[in-house]
Amino acid sequence: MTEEQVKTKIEELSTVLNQYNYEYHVLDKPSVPDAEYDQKLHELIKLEQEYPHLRSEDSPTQRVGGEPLEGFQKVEHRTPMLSLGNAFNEQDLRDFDRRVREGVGGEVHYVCELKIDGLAVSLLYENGRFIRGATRGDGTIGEDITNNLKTIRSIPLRLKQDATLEVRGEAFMPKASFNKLNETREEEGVEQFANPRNAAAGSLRQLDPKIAARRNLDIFVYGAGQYEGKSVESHSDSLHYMSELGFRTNPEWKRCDTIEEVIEYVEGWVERRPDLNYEIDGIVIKVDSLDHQDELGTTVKSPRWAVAYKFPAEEVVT
Ligand SMILES: NC(=O)c1cnc(N)c2cc(Br)sc12
Repeated sequence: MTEEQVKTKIEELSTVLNQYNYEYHVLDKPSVPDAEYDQKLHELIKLEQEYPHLRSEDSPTQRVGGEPLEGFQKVEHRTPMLSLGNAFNEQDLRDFDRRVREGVGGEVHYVCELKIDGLAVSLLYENGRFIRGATRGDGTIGEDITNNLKTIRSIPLRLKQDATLEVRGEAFMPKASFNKLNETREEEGVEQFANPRNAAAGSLRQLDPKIAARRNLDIFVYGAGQYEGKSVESHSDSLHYMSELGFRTNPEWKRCDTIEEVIEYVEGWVERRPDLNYEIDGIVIKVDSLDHQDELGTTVKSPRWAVAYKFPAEEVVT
């Protein structure tokens, strides 16, 4: 093959492998047997070994790349990662709703989402390629954990469109992975993690990506800090758009026309919480219209257009 033909073959294999990865890890619906994925990945690894100058940073072969780091670089988020004000009961939710309707001078619609109990991260893409991932840190300055985030299979290395945007999400460890990890740690006489959030945070703060790669982490993407060239009117539109780009968004979100519907959604999930295979610590309620969000703005640390309803801490069954 000429070098041009090799380049084309590498592009074709990368595109197919990214699609297989998306079907398996984002849609949970693989269209080919694992052996087909492994065969194509092996073919790509061989080609990149033979033509190392044709291997790209975001190749599917680079999921678990990089040597252990000495430490994490600091990175500044393009837009601050805000924290959320809390609501603890129905009256708090009704107070939030009243403040919001007074603020916009009329009726509003909400979007309710499960509040994933993990580690908030920010993912930066340029022209559809995953460039950098960082922890929330203090909301303005986080730590560069790109190599560890690349090991999370549901994080696309290439988007389905050449979009330039920064998205936010919650990296987490599924309950089953957490239980299995702690069993192994107990057998090895190593201190166990207290909960899946600590396990996820501890895994993403490993300096060696090979350790993070073994921890079976996952992510739900829930917000876009900045996207260029796409007109999005509402938070629900942005969830659809992020899903179109190839991100894993949480399927349980719901658009609610009134605070009554929000309260009903919250009460429903208090019951259904144990059925999930990941931990949540509440429900996030956001005003859906982005114009309304802009009108309401933010306080120093949190948006006026969103609130986190916090579940009471689960009794620890010993
Ligand atoms: N869906 C969401 O907006 C969401 C889900 N899970 C979380 N832990 C958080 C945290 C912030 Br801040 S927003 C958010």
